[in-house]
Amino acid sequence: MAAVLQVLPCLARAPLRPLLLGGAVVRLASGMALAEQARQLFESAVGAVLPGPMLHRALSLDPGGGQLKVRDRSFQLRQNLYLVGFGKAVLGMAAAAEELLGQHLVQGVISVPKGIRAAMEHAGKQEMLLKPHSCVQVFEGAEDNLPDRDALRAALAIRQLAESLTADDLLLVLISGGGSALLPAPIPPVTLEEKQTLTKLLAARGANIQELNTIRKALSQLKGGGLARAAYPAQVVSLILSDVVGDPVEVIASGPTVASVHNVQDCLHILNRYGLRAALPRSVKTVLARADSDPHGPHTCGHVLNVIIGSNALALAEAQRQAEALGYQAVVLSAAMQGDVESIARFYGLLAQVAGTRLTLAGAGASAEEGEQLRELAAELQLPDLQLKEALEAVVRARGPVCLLAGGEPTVQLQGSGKGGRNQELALRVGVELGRQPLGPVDVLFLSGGTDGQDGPTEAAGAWVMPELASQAAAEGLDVATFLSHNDSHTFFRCFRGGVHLLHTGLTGTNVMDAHLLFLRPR
Ligand SMILES: Nc1ncnc2c1ncn2[C@@H]1O[C@H](COP(=O)(O)OP(=O)(O)OP(=O)(O)O)[C@@H](O)[C@H]1O
Ligand SMILES: O=C(O)[C@H](O)CO
Repeated sequence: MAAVLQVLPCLARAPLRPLLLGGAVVRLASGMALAEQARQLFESAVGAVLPGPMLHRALSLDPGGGQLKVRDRSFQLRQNLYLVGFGKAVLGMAAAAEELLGQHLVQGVISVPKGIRAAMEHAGKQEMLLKPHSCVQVFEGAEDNLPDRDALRAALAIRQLAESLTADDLLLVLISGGGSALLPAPIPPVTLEEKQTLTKLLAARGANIQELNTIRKALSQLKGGGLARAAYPAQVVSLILSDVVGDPVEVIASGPTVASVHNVQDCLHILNRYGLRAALPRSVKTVLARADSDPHGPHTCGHVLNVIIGSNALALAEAQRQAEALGYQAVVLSAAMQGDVESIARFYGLLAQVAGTRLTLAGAGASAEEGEQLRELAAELQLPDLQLKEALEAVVRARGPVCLLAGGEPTVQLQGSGKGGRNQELALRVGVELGRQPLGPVDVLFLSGGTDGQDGPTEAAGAWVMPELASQAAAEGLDVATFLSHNDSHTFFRCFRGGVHLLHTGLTGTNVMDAHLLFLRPR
């Protein structure tokens, strides 16, 4: 989610209609274009990880209201329930928690992005807002996803609340992506500015989120289990919306309720790797030198229950169910798509070739060669959970429309000064790949969207493409390669066919990275 919070009207939800209208004959439901189905499946993925549905799945009150159930654990409620939260999706999560548990909540503090309340109000998303006289105090901060004074004030209020709790209390912690920047509490003598500079430098030099958050944890009072320690001896239940591939609780928002397993050596390795060790401020050196002899010792978190309540995999599973209801053979390929956007685009291009050929049983020879290239590229991308073989077997069985789903977060190495986001850039690149060779008698569509509804600093969530993209663009006088060389995918999609290929959802109030949908429909 970029800094500018803008909300566009949500797509009207048309009812999902099945493609299979009896027997083995597959045909399109009347008037429902492939693109519209793609949008609807994307929305169903997002719908599964919206705050309301997630909180309802994770929490329940017993009929008497005296016990809170979280998974298979029960907690006694007796005016002892407190709430804290930090992250881009936490306003809606807190609103859903208040709706469910309102009469039991004693006090709360949350740290959310600047402008989010106004944006949600403007969009008429009442369900994402706390009640007028809520006992949950809201701090807005971390402009541009960087820790700032406002976020620091929020972090201190959260720490104060946690430290005031007793063994009779229960602290509900709501966590989502962006939580690291919204919960800065540097260990003195490290200053907020020093932490901000170091974080920016690491990110700019290509540190991944695991590396970045290892450093953040080492320099923070609340990350890496610090919040759990502040709340001890209260019981702590953390409800976590994952924006990191693989859902590692110790990485998401820098794991404030998860004991950190990293030591100073890990930090020094990372700082060395990015050429930052020599130029470290004295304060950072002091804190790192002290860390291994921390009198508190490693944090233990036996009083904490950490629960992932929303993830990319959950969102994809819902879209898969909906695709099946529409008559598609649907397979989730991976919820861990990571790597350079160009390689991932080539992967989807090849996948469409191979799957298209198998689906229409045309040109088995060509398919073998491309199949080999596809496997090689998949191996290069090192996607841990990739279900490529299963997907291709399903395609052969399908003899009808196929939907391949994936999610994750590709990387864009910015070279130009254009306007775009990783989803629009991926879609544009896939459009080019799809047009490289004729795909046979099959309609193909690819959609990529950010589940938060905002792709980079643009007002779109993503875009969808078909194999005709490059030739149609050329006919309109648009040279795709030029737009790509400037990372100007958003400008391209705004011009191309009057902007109809852009995916607009408005801010969704959730964030489980991106969703990629590839549709193949034999003609
Ligand atoms: N012109 C551009 N073209 C392509 N990608 C871009 C462009 N400008 C920014 N990006 C990418 O957009 C991303 C930042 O956007 P965004 O805020 O949506 O992502 P994020 O920081 O990962 O947050 P979130 O997890 O909320 O999506 C970065 O990955 C950046 O590389
Ligand atoms: O806040 C953070 O650390 C990132 O969004 C990953 O969760």
